[in-house]
Amino acid sequence: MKTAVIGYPYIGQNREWKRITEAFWKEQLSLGSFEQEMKNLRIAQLQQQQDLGLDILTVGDFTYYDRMLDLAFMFNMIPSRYDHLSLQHHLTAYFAMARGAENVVASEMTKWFNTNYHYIVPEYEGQQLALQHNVYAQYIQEAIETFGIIPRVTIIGPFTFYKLTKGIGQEQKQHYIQQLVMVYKELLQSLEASGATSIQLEEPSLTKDLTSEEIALVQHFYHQVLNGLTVETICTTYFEALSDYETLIDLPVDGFGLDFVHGKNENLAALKKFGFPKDKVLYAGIINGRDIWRAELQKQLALIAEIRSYVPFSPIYLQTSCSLQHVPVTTAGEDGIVPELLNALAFANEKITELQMIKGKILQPEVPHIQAFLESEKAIRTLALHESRKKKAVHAQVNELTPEAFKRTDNYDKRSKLQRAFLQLPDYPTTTIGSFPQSAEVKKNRSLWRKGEITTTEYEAFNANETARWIAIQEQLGLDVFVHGEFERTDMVEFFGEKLNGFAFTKNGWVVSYGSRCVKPPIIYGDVEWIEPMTVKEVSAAQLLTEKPVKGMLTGPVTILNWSFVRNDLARSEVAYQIGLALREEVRALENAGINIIQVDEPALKEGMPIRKSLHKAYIDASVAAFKLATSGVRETTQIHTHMCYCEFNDFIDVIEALDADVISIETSRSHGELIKVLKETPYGLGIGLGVYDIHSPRIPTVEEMATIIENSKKVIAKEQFWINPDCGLKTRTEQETIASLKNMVAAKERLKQLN
Ligand code: MET
Ligand SMILES: [Zn+2]
Repeated sequence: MKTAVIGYPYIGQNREWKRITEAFWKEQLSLGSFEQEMKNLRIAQLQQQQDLGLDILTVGDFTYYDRMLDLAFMFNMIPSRYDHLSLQHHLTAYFAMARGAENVVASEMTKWFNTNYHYIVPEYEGQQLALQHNVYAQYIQEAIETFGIIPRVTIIGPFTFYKLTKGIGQEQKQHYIQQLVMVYKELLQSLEASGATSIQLEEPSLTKDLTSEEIALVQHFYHQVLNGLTVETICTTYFEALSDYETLIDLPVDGFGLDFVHGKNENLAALKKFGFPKDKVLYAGIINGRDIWRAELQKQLALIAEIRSYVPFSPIYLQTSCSLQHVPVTTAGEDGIVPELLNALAFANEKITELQMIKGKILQPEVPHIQAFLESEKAIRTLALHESRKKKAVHAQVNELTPEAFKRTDNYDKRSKLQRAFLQLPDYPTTTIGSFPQSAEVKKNRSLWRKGEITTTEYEAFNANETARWIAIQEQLGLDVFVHGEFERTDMVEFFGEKLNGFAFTKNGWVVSYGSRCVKPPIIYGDVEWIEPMTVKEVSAAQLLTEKPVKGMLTGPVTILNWSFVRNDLARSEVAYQIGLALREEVRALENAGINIIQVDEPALKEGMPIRKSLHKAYIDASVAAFKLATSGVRETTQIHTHMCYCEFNDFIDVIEALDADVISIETSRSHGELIKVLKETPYGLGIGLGVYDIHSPRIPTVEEMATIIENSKKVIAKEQFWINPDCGLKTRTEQETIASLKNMVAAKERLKQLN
């Protein structure tokens, strides 16, 4: 029995990776020093894993930006818009693909399955693929030199790479597949030549619902690519159970990795029914790579015993359910957290220790490791019994929910008429999404306050002044519904988490979100409870300054849930209800303070969608219910808005409709044509605000382009439903860009009015 991780967090405990990368980008670090420091980091990370006792060391989990990009780049799958960079150092083109460069836009980035990590989407333009700049050979060499052992190499497998590539035309498909077979083969052969003895091919796409054509393609890839290799190969799946187990388990590999955390029941059922090939090693993912909680070791031992009973003949190795890049490095040093919680946490290093403990216990049951096992159990029990989880009132409220709590008293048709009369909104109202620029001054004010250099009164006075300034700007621009600007917030979830019961925050619990951007998700460990108004002061102060309605601005329950680490002793839906109930209090407080439009943002609703279609309904039902719980306790004249960014509308319109929000604002500036098509086929029944320009770019959109978008959209959206707004919050833009863009937006609307 051996232990392994699928991958280890490369960013480092103190985000060293980020510091090195950004210094290099800013040209504060020479290429030589950059490469040397990155090498030191790689070796330190392997050393750490070895010190923790891990049997198998894995390389290839490290990257300079993103592992999908690494492969695309190594396969020379470089879009032609970067051609002019080909004479420069190869890293210049690599980072241009990642981040864009002067006059060339970056590659598209999108969510890695149902995680918060974003990968770079490979683009196929019919390029001739060929292996270049193979980084893995160096990684293998380094490990051999430093540790005297040959590491396992992990790379993303051909089927997943293929599935995530964009731009493959029907006529190019066969050619692309052929080329991928060729470069993968070349890569694996070169790894073999560099001394590799074991290669893991990560295939999360094999956990999706697969068609028979796709299954045939998987088989084609594996038979072709692995043909003639002698190196050991492992096909590792994660995030869900392997689809079509009966067929795919026979792929010509030497080992198979299955997720016994997220796909546990289905994988177990498949093992039981079909057995496991005698000639393969089973890599059992038994330690959760996505959460931050200590594992219940006895339960995991029982799980392994069950797996063993279905797999009597093959070796079983233990590993994490997926890469540990989704969790922070270590709980060491987190002294700001209540001890009952801290003791129950396991980040990457602690998870590796758990693997070792489990293996130790299996190999030597008579040396029972009593102490460590007992300590672990005690820590879990102590948190389970902690007062933060025993808020009777919260549990009673959730248990006693009746269907009425989830719906508004009138339907949309009726209440929208009441709202129109009450709010006296014009046709095609204009608004923004919530935040205004977080200028250097806004940030400085916050940092002075955090350092204790200014008082809370001074801090708040500055923000209030900023709000007042922006209220005046909004008046001048002639917008119809105002916002206060969110100057008191840096993060949409942290802001609320800090004011609600049940949340904890780490000092160093960073995980990579994309490129060098890391996030520090809050931990929801106790019952979530509203304590006092969180947003009323700022929003009602803004409302006092204007006759126009000011929107209250909240982050929705599903987004708070999806952007946090969540306790595992309650169903997620129950935690979502707790958050929904807490927000319901806040909505009520805003309403009582005279705020008549309240926006509850749900940008993360779509990304939490489970991988398997069979699980979609339960997720959607619970998400919609939590949102409605938060928003349906209002008077009929109070207008509820919601907001989502980059949501592919196509297969999601029903879900959005089910939220029953009076108005949704949604990104359309980049996928505009598509939205029109969808709305033509499936008309949308409620209010909808079109994102008429892309806030992610510093470019000022012209009146003409926005007028065109509005004109086209008018064909599929009734004027009573039609709102006009940018596609997301404006916090990353400058004041000048913001004012110029909004001025044009209002002008585009005026033009439209004249035409009618
Ligand atoms: N209200 C938020 C803002 O304007 C919504 C952001 S969605 C990622 O910044
Ligand atoms: Zn947004």
